Amino acid sequence: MPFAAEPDDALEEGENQQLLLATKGGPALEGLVVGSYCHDVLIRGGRVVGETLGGAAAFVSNVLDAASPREEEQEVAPFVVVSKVGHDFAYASAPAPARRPPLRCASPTTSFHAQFSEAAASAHAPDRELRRVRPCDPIYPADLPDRRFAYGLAVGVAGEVLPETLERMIRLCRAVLVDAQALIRAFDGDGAVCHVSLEDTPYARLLPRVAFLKASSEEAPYVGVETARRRCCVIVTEGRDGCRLCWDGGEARVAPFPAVQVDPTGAGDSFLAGFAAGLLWGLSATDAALLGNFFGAAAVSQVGVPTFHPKMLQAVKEILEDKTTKRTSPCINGTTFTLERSNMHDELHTALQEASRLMSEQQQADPANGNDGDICST
Ligand SMILES: Nc1ncnc2c1ncn2[C@@H]1O[C@H](COP(=O)(O)OP(=O)(O)O)[C@@H](O)[C@H]1O
Ligand SMILES: O=P([O-])([O-])O[C@@H]1[C@@H](O)[C@H](O)[C@@H](O)[C@H](O)[C@@H]1O
Repeated sequence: MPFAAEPDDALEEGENQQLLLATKGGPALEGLVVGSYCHDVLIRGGRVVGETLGGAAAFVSNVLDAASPREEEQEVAPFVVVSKVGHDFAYASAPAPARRPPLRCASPTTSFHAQFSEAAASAHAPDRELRRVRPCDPIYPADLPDRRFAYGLAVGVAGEVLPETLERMIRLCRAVLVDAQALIRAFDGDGAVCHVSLEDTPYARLLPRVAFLKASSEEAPYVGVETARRRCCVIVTEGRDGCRLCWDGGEARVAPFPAVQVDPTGAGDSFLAGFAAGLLWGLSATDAALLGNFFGAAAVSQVGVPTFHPKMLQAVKEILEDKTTKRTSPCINGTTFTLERSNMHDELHTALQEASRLMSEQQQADPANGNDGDICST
């Protein structure tokens, strides 16, 4: 069972039964995603080349809906999104916000300008410069539903997940996964995204109560991986090179999936959601990171929030149904997870590679999803 009650927040026996995580055939359990939808404007060579729905919550919802285990009769995956937008929000009818509508507030929707470089990006170098041109209101603890959740994802993009909001999530959720971009982003006078050291933020003291912290290789130096891995499991994503997991006493590298990158936006978000879905299926963290890499690769293959072909999703579901088994787990931060790769890790990678081939075929058959919209190359 991957998730168990936190020792400082123990539940009554009956409640514990209800909160046991669904692996195969178990009761579906609810997740809590906290972070705002936003407007993304993609710019290349001084020209606007795309305007899309953004915000980690949009990419995360898309992948959780596609890949979480759920009962046949459930139309959507069991999770709620707490997000804030203004009355100018342009994507209320897009699938993610339509399914899980954001809270409305008086300030405008968060908006980012992503400036893509003319030079080809290397695997680890930043391929875009982000500027927050408008911030929406923060998400306060009182905005969160007052009930227990099996898991939580803290996925702010513009500083909207306040330290007290993350603390409330930790109290409500049996395991919390955090994207470092929610914690260490700062914005200069012009709105340009820069980073502060995690250790210097009020979030640092919460790390021992977080299960997984995901950072991109650009963010990793600000997270301080060697310190953070003693408090929780840290996952560093490395673009087309895949990712590595570091925990107290071990580490693992997880191979990527091939992709033709047309827009890097949302790769990290989609990774984190794929990883969370993998844990929900009962995979070890290192095996779940394969599902993270799979959905990260899927995200870069399309502009904006990607559409997944039903055949590809069916193939992924069959693979997961075939490969997942319940196993006993070691304890991390009072929440139990298996971290190491299992002996079917390579088989799972090979099987998912087959599914990723289906994804490339889909793109070739539907050029609207493919290189026609490429904003990465001239
Ligand atoms: N060009 C690519 N080819 C294949 N997979 C990719 C590519 N870019 C990103 N990914 C996948 O998405 C994950 C997150 O991407 P990364 O660029 O590291 O994060 P971020 O979007 O936060 O900068 C990577 O770990 C990898 O699995
Ligand atoms: O690309 P990624 O790092 O996974 O996540 C992105 C954020 O960094 C960005 O601020 C936001 O505007 C995008 O919509 C997306 O959420």
